[in-house]
Amino acid sequence: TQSQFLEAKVPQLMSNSNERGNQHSPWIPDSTVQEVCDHYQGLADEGKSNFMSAVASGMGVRHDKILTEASQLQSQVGREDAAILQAEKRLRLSLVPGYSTLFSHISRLQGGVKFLVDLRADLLDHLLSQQSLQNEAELKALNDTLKDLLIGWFAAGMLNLERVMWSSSCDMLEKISQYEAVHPVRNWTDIKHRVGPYRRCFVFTHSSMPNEPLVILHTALTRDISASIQSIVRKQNDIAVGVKSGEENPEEAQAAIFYSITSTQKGLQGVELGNHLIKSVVKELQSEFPSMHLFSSLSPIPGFRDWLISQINKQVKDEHNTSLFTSQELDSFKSALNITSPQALSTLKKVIVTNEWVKSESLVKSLQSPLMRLCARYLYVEKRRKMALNPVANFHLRNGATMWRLNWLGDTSPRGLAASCGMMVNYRYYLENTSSLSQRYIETQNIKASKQILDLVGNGSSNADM
Ligand SMILES: CC(C)(COP(=O)(O)OP(=O)(O)O)[C@@H](O)C(=O)NCCC(N)=O
Repeated sequence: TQSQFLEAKVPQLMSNSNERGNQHSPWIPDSTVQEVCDHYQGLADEGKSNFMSAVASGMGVRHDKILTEASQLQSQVGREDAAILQAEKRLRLSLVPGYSTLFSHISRLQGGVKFLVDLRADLLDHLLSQQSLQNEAELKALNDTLKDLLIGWFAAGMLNLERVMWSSSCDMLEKISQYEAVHPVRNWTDIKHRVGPYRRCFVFTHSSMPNEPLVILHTALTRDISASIQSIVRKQNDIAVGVKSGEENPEEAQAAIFYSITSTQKGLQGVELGNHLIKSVVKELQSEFPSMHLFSSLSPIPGFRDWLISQINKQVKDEHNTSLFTSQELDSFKSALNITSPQALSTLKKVIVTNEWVKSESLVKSLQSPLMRLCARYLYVEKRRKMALNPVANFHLRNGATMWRLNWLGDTSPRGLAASCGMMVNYRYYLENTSSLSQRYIETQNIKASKQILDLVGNGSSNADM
């Protein structure tokens, strides 16, 4: 079994072996460490899960040893500093699990850090997949240790900021296209446009994973803050067409619009690479365009349409509940839908699910106000464990952005209609406020929103300054 393999290979790391003295980092030959990695990579999924459980349970901290060291420390109270510091050090060492030592050894192998990134991706899948894991607490402790090590190895200072251009390697351009998770790249023309004039594509790479874009940020340079993604990813940017290939007029680059960000390594979830990348790109653009002063995302709103449908389903049973739509709105739907029957809501649901509504001008008109109101509520009011329910909102708010403008028909592609009835939102980065807003959101879940958003939500209280 996996435990027997580990007992045989690295007994000095196993918590039940008396070989696990209190020497901090027992010496393990690289060849043995490599054997452990090769063994793991040769396993099928089931074997990998068993291996991770064996590591989590067999290489964890020794609880009895921790208690012993803790009582030892207790008995030093009142003694001189040296004795207390020594006892504290022994306690600290007893809190280091064997697998932490194993991971440090693996990280020093060629390709070792990449191995650990992939191992964590497997571990996260394992934690997500099976509900009742008998040693779930130990697996979570293993994940925490691995995540903390990765956060150290992928700290902002260890990352390389690279700009991807048409002249970059085909390999990198191909990876950028394949990893794109927000607005799919259809062909080489698409990707050429996204790295062409008035566009910036930046990635972070890391020496342990050469030529691998860890996180990708696509930015459009525009005169003011964009409300529509079609103007960015579809038709040629009219300014770009006007200039000779490759030239840009800095006067036209007053705003940086982040319209797609993708983290490519599942094993680096929680390392917040996207947040670091946005900050680095802002600095990079400010030095390239000193007059640039507008920084904002143009973000999708995944999940809004599904949420709206679920709200309608709840209401269909109770026709007179006007918490969702006012009676005037329902009347205008009926005339736009050309129906008189009371099933306005179920008919409305159908045209929303099929995206049919966007073809009817009168429906588009009658839906704009209620859908914008409900979408603002979805973004600003709906929570999951106290944080914003929408993951993209949560990401930008954690970075310290302001929920700034909801855009009607910001993305009229099938994807945009299916995700959020075509709406998009700008999360605006007021550079002087981001760190304080980030801290406030993380500590108090307070969302900084503009007057437009607050008026749509109907709070009335509005930050008139924005
Ligand atoms: C939004 C992203 C980039 C945030 O990543 P990151 O900043 O590294 O945060 P985290 O994954 O460390 O919590 C990431 O969650 C992602 O790639 N999401 C899927 C694509 C998207 N933009 O929604």
